[in-house]
Amino acid sequence: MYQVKEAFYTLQGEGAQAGRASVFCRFSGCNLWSGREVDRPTAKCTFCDTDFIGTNGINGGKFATATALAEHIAALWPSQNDNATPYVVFTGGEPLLQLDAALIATLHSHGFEVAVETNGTLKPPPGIDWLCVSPKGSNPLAVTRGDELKLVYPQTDAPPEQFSRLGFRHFFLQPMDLTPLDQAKSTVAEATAYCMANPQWRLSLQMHKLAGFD
Ligand SMILES: C[S@@+](CC[C@H](N)C(=O)[O-])C[C@H]1O[C@@H](n2cnc3c(N)ncnc32)[C@H](O)[C@@H]1O
Ligand SMILES: Nc1nc2[nH]cc(C(=O)O)c2c(=O)[nH]1
Ligand code: SF4
Ligand SMILES: [Mg+2]
Repeated sequence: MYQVKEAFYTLQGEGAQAGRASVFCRFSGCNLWSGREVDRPTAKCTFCDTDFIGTNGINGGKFATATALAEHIAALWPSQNDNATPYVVFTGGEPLLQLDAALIATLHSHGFEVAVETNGTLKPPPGIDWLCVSPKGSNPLAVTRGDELKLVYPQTDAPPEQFSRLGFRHFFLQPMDLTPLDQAKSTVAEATAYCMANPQWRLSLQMHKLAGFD
């Protein structure tokens, strides 16, 4: 049984695939936070910008089989009138609590490329085409290689230097959006300064928030 908070068609807003048409499938639940505001201060991840509780979002629900969820996702891709490869991004919450090899294989059989946004604390199933790891504080990484490492910045207990030698093809700093924390501070300026001083790192702005497309 897969529990999905919401699923929608949009553009990837972050990282090296920013601007690419994508079906987002947001799984319910996370291993680093309950998702309840009362638990935020004591959570293992305290700055989350996402509601991932329950299955009540747009196109959310419970899916008994990989086939049922894959068909639900495939129906959100626009009817094929160009040469683009269909693309699904599994996120959450923490998608590696639920994503398995069977669901990935079924999406491949529907012609999809499969991307994942993970906090990196859980081992991924085989078959993922694009793996984005976003470390959270001092929570130990179970994944030290992949396509992109996208670090929310700044985090006092997760400085970029700690990750710069890992086996990723792309390294991004994403300014921490402080809206969920009711704070105002220019994390964009801080991330920009770090990328200029350390050119291995590129800036990832959350395009969907700037452009307002989800
Ligand atoms: C909501 S998380 C879900 C996937 C997974 N649990 C993770 O943390 O990577 C999706 C992406 O949003 C990023 N993110 C979460 N809260 C953020 C914030 N306040 N500012 C900027 N990025 C944030 C995460 O680091 C991750 O790259
Ligand atoms: N457009 C858009 N791009 C995204 N990239 C990563 C997101 C996420 O929440 O995982 C996200 C999201 O929520 N929306
Ligand atoms: S690990 Fe990801 S989903 Fe979980 S609380 Fe942190 S940012 Fe949110
Ligand atoms: Mg998001």
